[in-house]
Amino acid sequence: MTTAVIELQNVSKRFGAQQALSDLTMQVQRGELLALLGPNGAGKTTLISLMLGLRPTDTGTVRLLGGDPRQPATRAGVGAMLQDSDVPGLLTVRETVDLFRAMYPAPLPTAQVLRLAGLEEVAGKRTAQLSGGQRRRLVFALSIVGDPEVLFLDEPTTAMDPGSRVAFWAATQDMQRRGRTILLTTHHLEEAEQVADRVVVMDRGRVIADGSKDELRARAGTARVRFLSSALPETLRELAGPDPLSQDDAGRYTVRTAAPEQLLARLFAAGVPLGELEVTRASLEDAFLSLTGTGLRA
Ligand SMILES: Nc1ncnc2c1ncn2[C@@H]1O[C@H](COP(=O)(O)OP(=O)(O)OP(=O)(O)O)[C@@H](O)[C@H]1O
Repeated sequence: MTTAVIELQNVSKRFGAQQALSDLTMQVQRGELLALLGPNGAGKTTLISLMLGLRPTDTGTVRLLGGDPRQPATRAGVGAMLQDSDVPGLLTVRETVDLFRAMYPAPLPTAQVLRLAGLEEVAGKRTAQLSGGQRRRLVFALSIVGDPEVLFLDEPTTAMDPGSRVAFWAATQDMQRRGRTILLTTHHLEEAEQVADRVVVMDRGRVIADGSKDELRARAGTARVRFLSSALPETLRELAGPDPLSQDDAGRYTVRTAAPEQLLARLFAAGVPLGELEVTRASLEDAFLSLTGTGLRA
């Protein structure tokens, strides 16, 4: 049986004239790793702040671990790595971790936290001397130190180099394997694609898609066929049938299609000259673009 660890019922939030969230209802089940995606201003950070009880809702209810997110008893089971989280500079990494451990009833061992966050080599350094990426890893360490039931990660890998990202996602998946629930936002769709079980796409304060990665990809067509061709655009359009055909500035054609084999068979049968042929599975980015009509990094 699944259990909801986060439940939102008809939640709305407005900042002045700006409707940040509109009548949002959703649940997150225990053990899920859910990626929350959406263009800038979609309402992701506002949603997380309501889930954490950092702001009140205007209307609607939020329940976290079955309770009120503002209650201390609920907060003990929650870890969060927010966009603007930072640490004081005077203590060493290890001292900072130990300080935070003291606040939780059943913290993870210091050595495990340092290892999971990839901070063993800098454990003796003052935090003011850390690089931007190392500081982000320390913020992650502090978010998991209490061994939380639910972990919120708001754009966690910002400022991390590629090696740190890989290690970071391995640590996150380690948490999930131990039954923890993780909700993350990221602007790196390929990361969401690698780690998330479920993807929720938001736009203008609403949920516009919610499902597994495969379900979302299916909404973008299942494949992208790219090629160069000297054939007339009209001929290509006819052969593509109902599937959308576009051409980029370099003259390369792209067809998004659920049936790439049939498309290629038609192109070959028609004797159309093809160059630099490439067939790729639709990505989460394709799904995102077709859902929101905008790029995440726009
Ligand atoms: N404290 C605030 N005061 C006024 N408006 C706000 C405040 N916080 C958020 N907003 C507005 O609410 C909307 C949602 O913002 P939010 O930060 O939740 O989006 P987001 O999806 O997290 O965006 P990003 O990807 O840029 O982090 C935006 O229009 C934003 O301008």
